[in-house]
Amino acid sequence: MKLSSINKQHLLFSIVLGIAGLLINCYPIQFFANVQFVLGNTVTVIAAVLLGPWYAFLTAMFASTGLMINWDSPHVYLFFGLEALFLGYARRLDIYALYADAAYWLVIGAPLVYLYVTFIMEIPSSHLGFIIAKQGVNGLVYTSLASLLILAIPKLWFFKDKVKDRHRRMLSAQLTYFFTLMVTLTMLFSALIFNYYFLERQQAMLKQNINDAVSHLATSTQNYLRNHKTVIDNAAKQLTIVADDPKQWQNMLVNLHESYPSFISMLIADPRADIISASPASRLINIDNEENINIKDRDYFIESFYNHRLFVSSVFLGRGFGNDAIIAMSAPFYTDLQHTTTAGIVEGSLDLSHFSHVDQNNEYTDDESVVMVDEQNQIIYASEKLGLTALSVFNFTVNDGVYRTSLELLNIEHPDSIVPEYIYAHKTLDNGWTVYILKEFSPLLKLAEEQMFSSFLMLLISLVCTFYISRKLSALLTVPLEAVASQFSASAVGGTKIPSIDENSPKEVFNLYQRLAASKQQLIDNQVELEDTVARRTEELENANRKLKELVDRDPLTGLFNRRYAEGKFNEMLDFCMRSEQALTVVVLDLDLFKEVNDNFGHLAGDECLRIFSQLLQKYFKRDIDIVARYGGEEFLLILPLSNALHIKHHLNSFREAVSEQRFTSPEDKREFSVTVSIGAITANADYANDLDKWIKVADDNLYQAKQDGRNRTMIDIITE
Ligand SMILES: Nc1nc2c(ncn2[C@@H]2O[C@H](COP(=O)(O)OP(=O)(O)OP(=O)(O)O)[C@@H](O)[C@H]2O)c(=O)[nH]1
Repeated sequence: MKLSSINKQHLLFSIVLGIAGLLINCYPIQFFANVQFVLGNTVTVIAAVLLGPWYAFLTAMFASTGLMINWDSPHVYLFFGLEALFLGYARRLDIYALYADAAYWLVIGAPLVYLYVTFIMEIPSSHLGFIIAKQGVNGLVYTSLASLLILAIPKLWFFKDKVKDRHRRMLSAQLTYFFTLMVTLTMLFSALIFNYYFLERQQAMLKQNINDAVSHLATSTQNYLRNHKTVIDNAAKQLTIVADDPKQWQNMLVNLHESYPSFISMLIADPRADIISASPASRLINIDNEENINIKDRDYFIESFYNHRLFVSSVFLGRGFGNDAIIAMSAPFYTDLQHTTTAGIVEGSLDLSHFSHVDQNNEYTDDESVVMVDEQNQIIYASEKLGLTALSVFNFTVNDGVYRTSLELLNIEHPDSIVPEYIYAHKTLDNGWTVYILKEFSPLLKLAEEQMFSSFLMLLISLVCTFYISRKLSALLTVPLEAVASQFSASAVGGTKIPSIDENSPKEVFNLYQRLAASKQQLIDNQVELEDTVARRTEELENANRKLKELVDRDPLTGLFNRRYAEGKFNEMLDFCMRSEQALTVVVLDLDLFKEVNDNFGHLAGDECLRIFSQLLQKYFKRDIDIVARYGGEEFLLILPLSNALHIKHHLNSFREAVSEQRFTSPEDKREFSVTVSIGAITANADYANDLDKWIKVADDNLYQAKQDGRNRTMIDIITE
C-alpha cells in the first residue's frame, strides 16, 4: 500500500476496531480444556471486508496484542496477521469472508499450527488434532459473527461502498451466503454449547467416579489394616491365655497365618527378643538349628514389648521375604490376664502387594491407576503401568495451567508440560497414608476432539444442504424475476403482445409482472398513437415544404419558374450539354407594346394575358429539361438544352405565330385583344461561354434588334464554332 493512498478515515477506523479487539481479546471466553473463544478477532474480519488487507493487518496487530497479553505467545501476531491479509485480499477477489477463512485455516492456518505446536510448543501429537480443530472453530465463529454484523449494521456500509467492488453479486449467491452464515453460526454455537454441557457432564461423572473410587480404596485400605491389626491384637490375647505353654504357640501361629494369608510372615518373640515361633517356618532360616534370630533392634519389638501397645510400623522392604513393601504389626502378650508381666510379642508382616489385587480387580484399570503413599510420601504401592518404584518418593506437579476444568490434574512424567497427564483424586487415611486414583487425561481430550470433529462433519453436511436449499429458494425469486426482466428487455419491446409468466411465481413477482405488463401495454398504445401522429405530421410538413419550395422557385402569377431558379439551373444544363456535346439555346422573349395592353384593357387584362402567354410557352416548350421562366415584367427566359440548331428558329417562329393568333379577353369588360412577341435567341455549343450573362447578352441584343426591326419577329444567332 502506497503511503499516499492511505485514507485517514480508514486508518482511524481500523485503529478503533483494533483497540476494541484488543480489549475483547483480553477477556477470552473460556470453554473446555484450553479452548477459548477469541471473539476480539471479529474486528479483524470486519476490517478485512470493509477496508481491505493492510488496514485489516493493522487491526489484527492490535487485536492480537490482547491475546499476547493473555497467552504470552507471539505466534498470535503471525497467525492472525496472515489471516487478516488473506481475508483482505480474498475480499478484493470478491470471495466471501467465511469461505475465505475456512480456506485459510485449511491451507495456511492448520500447517502453521502443526509446525508451531510440534517444534515450538512441543506438545504431544495426540493433542494436535484438538488444537487445530480449536483454531478452525474459532475462525469460523468470529468470521460468521463479523459477516453477520456487517449485514446487520447498515452504517458500516459507508466503508463497504468504498471498497473496490468488481462486480455485483447474484441474488442467489447473496442469499446462499446469508443462509450459510446463519447456519454456520447457529450450528457452531449449538454444537459448541451441546459439547460444552456434554463435556461438563462427562467431567462431573468422571469426578464422581474417581472420588468414589478413591473413597472406596481408602475405606478398603483402612479396613484391611484395621482387620489385620485386630488379628494381631486377638492373637496377643490368645497367646496371653496360653502364655505358660509355649509349645502351643507355633501351632496357633501357623493356624492363624493360614486364616490370614495377607501376612507374608508371622512370628512370636520372647522377652529376650528371640524368635520362638514363626510362620511359614521354612522361611525362618536356622530356626530348627536352635539358632534363634533376635529382633530386639526392631521397632515393632521395642514399641510393643516396652511400650505395651499395638504397633503398626512404617513401610519398609522385607528382609528375607523378597523385596515387597511390607509393614509390621505387633502386639505384646502377657504371662497373666492382668498383664503384669510381658511374655513376648506377636508380629505379622503385612504384604502391601495386596493392593495390586485391589487395583487389578478395578473395572476401570485400563485407564485408571492407583498410587498409595505413606506419611513420608513414599510410594507404598503404584500401579505397574506408572513405572514408579516402591518406597521412592512420589513426585508429581499439579497442573493448574491453561486447561480450564473442574477436575484436578497432575503430571508425573513431564512435570513442566502444559499438557496434563492425569486427572486425579486423593484421600488421606487415618494413619497418615494417602491414596491416589489417577485417570489418563487424553481420553477426555480425545472425546472433546471427536465431539469437535463430529460437529464439523455435521456443519459440513448442513452447509451442503443449506447451499442446495438456498439455491432452490433463491431460484423461486430470481428465475421469475429474470423471466420478467427478459420479457421486458429491449429485445422484447418489438412485440405488441406480452407473454405470460409462470403462475407459480411468488405473488410479489407476479404483481410486479402485472404492473409492468400494464405499463408496457400503455407504452405500446402510446407508441402506436405517436407513430400515427408523427406520420401525419411528417406528411403535412412535406406538403408544406413542397409548397414552400414551389413558392420560392416559381412566379406566383404565371406559375413559371422565376429568374433565380433559371439562373441557378443554368450551369447544370450547361454541364449536361457539355457531356453530350450538344447545342444549348438561350431565348429572351418580350411582349410587344404591353404597356398599351395595360393602358387600354387594364392590369387584370395584362395579368390574364401574361398567364395565357405562359401556358402557351409551356405548351411549346414542354420537354422536362426545358426551363421556362418569367424573367421579369413581360420578359421571359427559355433555357433549352439539346437544341437542334436547324429546327430551333422554326420552332420559335411557330410559337411567335401561335401567340399572335391567340385571342385574349379582358376579364372586366370582356373585350378581346391580341398581342405579339419579339424573340431574341442564341444557339451555340455548350463550351461557348460558362457565364449565363454572355448568353443573355447575345439573346438580348437580338431581341433589341427584333424590336428595332418592327417587333413580332425572331432574331437568333446560331454559333457553330
Ligand atoms: N398587367 C401587368 N403589366 C405588367 C406586368 N409587368 C410589367 N407590366 C407592364 O408592361 C409594360 C412594359 O412596357 P414597356 O417596357 O414600355 O414596353 P412595351 O410597352 O411592351 O413596348 P416594347 O417593349 O417596346 O414593345 C409596362 O407598362 C408595365 O407596367 C404585370 O405583371 N402585369
